[in-house]
Amino acid sequence: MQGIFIFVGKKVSQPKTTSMKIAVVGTGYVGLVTGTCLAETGNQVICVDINADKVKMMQNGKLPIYEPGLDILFHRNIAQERLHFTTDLGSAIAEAQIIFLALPTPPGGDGSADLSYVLGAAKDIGKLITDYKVIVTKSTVPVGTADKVRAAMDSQTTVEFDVVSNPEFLREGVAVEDFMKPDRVVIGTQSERARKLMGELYGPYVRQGNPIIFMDERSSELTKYAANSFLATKITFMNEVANLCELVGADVDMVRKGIGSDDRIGRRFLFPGVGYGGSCFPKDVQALVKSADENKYDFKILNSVIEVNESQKTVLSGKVKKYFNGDVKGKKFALWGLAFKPETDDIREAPALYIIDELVAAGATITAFDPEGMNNVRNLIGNKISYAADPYSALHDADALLIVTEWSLFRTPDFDQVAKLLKNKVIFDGRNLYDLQKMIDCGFYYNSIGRKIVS
Ligand SMILES: NC(=O)c1ccc[n+]([C@@H]2O[C@H](COP(=O)([O-])OP(=O)(O)OC[C@H]3O[C@@H](n4cnc5c(N)ncnc54)[C@H](O)[C@@H]3O)[C@@H](O)[C@H]2O)c1
Ligand SMILES: O=c1ccn([C@@H]2O[C@H](COP(=O)(O)OP(=O)(O)O[C@H]3O[C@H](CO)[C@@H](O)[C@H](O)[C@H]3O)[C@@H](O)[C@H]2O)c(=O)[nH]1
Repeated sequence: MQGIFIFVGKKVSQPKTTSMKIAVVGTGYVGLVTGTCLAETGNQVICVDINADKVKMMQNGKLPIYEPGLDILFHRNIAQERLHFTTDLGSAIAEAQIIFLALPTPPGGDGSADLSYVLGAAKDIGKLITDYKVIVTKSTVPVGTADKVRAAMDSQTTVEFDVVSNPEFLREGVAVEDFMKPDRVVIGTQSERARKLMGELYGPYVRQGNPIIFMDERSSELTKYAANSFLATKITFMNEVANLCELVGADVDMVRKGIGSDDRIGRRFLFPGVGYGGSCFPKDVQALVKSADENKYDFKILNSVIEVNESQKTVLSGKVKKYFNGDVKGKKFALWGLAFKPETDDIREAPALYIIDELVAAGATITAFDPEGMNNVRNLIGNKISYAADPYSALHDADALLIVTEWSLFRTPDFDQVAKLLKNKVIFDGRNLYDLQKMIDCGFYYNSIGRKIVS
């Protein structure tokens, strides 16, 4: 049984009996959270990345990403000498019993998952191993990838190894909590030896009765895509309900509460908005459709989800253009929220980027504020927009305020201040943050998603 050693404060001597030696290849959002959280329960973890600047940063005790709660665990496990970073794959895996692949699987040109990072690393690892290892794909990979990883390694080595599928379900913004207390751990393997090691490793994370679900590799690989696609479908369904609400005079917040209270539907992931974004849903829905295509199956519902989500990304900019009679040339907009969701600096497939593109192309100027996402946006699009130091500075003389990400600090602004700073008391809210009556009382024109327009 794996020991749980959670240390706060100074270095203490550790029992050496049960901790495992782990290597994590790829230290992005998933790899770094995985490595840090595995160290937190007493394992010895080495994280390896090809990005030398990133590795240097982490060796110097700096986090390359913003993820709430990660810093405390990161610093504690470095201080306790359980968490290490390197660019050298060979030394990272030399003593590891389990090697996690947390590498990118971006969409290839045709939408299918690009497996070159995963299979390239598998080959490299195959060349380097000298004793039994468990290779775990943490990356989101299509059905059949475990076989491909096995073949890539087999082509390089005669040493014994097992390949396990162990998809990750963490959400950015709450990644540490999701890893430490997962709803479930899915492990795809048919090897008894690997199953035992993986069960021991995850023991400390499922002490509250949350299950480890063992299955074959293919079912495990598909579970990940099915989960993300189902959630993307749920959101998309609500976006369509919201669009219909606007046409028939219903209020989507009421409808959401009305249906969410049915346990069979559930309250979560029913919030309409500006379309789902992020590094996972868009690429994973697309990859599942592609996998289905390759197997001559037309996954109709997911094709519709993709289509609806594309148009949902233009809903807010469409409302803005309509309000200004189709002409936003020379208009100045304040934009609150750039990250694809709150509590992250991740801007991959962020709806804000689409809204910026649409409005800037139509001749508008934008001043944005986001608590964590501005550096990444600045690196991506530079001075295409201006950046404000705080939410209120973005408002100066703007023709309207657009809200795109539901950061907590946008939820209860000083509306007197907002009204004073804006040129027009006009708000377009892509996240339904405010009470309609409050907006009427404050004298705003307020246009949100799936609700009455008030003014
Ligand atoms: N981000 C999430 O919330 C999330 C959640 C669950 C699953 N996933 C999946 O996990 C995988 C990783 O996603 P991510 O968001 O962490 O990606 P990321 O882009 O944040 O990180 C990937 C890291 O891998 C490194 N890398 C690339 N090639 C390498 C190599 N050959 N050797 C060592 N390091 C290498 C990169 O430098 C980078 O640091 C993807 O398959 C993704 O779909 C992501
Ligand atoms: O009711 C909702 C919930 C979410 N979203 C949007 O959906 C996207 C994804 O949100 P979320 O799922 O919270 O964030 P991710 O960090 O992308 O996490 C998803 O993708 C990860 C990567 O695969 C999985 O591990 C997680 O389980 C899965 O929730 C974001 O654009 C959200 O704004 C909505 O529009 N309405």
